[in-house]
Amino acid sequence: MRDVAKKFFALPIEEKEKYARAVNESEGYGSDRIVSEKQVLDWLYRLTLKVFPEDKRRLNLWPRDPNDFRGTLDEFASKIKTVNNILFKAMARSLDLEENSFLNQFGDQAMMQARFNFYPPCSRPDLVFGVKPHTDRSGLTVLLQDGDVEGLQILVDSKWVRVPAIPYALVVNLGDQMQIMTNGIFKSPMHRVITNLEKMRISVAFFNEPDPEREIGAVDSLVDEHRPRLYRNVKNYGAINYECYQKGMVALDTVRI
Ligand SMILES: O=C(O)CCC(=O)C(=O)O
Ligand SMILES: [Fe+2]
Repeated sequence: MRDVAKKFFALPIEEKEKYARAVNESEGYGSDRIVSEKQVLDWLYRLTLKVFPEDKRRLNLWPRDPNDFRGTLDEFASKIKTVNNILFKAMARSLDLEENSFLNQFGDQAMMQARFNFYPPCSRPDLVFGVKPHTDRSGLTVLLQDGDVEGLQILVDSKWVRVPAIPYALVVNLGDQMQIMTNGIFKSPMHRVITNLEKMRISVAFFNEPDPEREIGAVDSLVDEHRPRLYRNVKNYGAINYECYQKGMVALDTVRI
């Protein structure tokens, strides 16, 4: 997977532009969609592709070059889906819930987006982030980091802690929608990516989200008089999270009761 990502980003600009993101869309190749005049751009290029539901794939945006890109993504994403389902069931059991409590909220039209991130070397790493501090919009993010260049940091007790690059490891990160569904028991951690003076970095993130048309909310048995409902039920939370991110707001605060 890393290999095809690297080959894609190494293509000439004209070739990558064939898959360019349209102005008001999030899928395709390019940099951030602009939603605010005050927006500070992240130091990266990304290719975003919807992988599931399968019938929503926009294959015209899936690179043909390298020629094993599509097959590799399809196979890797299917395996990630299997891992997700195991994790969702395990997380439900760990809270003494029926094992499909989260999966049912994701629905059979659950969405998975693959995001290929390419961070070029940056001459002023003190001035710009690869990705600004944020929490993920997803339920669960599975991240294949660069095999040797670090950059990801997580906020733990008000300190930024580096996430080591481990060649064959996947990083699993909970997103905001899981925090909503667990009524705040599982936390969606703040994280950021710093830039690097000399080295480029590549990562591939798989964002797993409930069907945006479905309303999600805290699992009933996680709400009681000791633990009142923290967040209102929401639909299409991904859009709320993106707008807030670009405006420097904390998305979960906007849906807090
Ligand atoms: O590149 C990384 O390691 C993480 C990227 C990330 O946090 C994101 O795309 O949401
Ligand atoms: Fe993230």
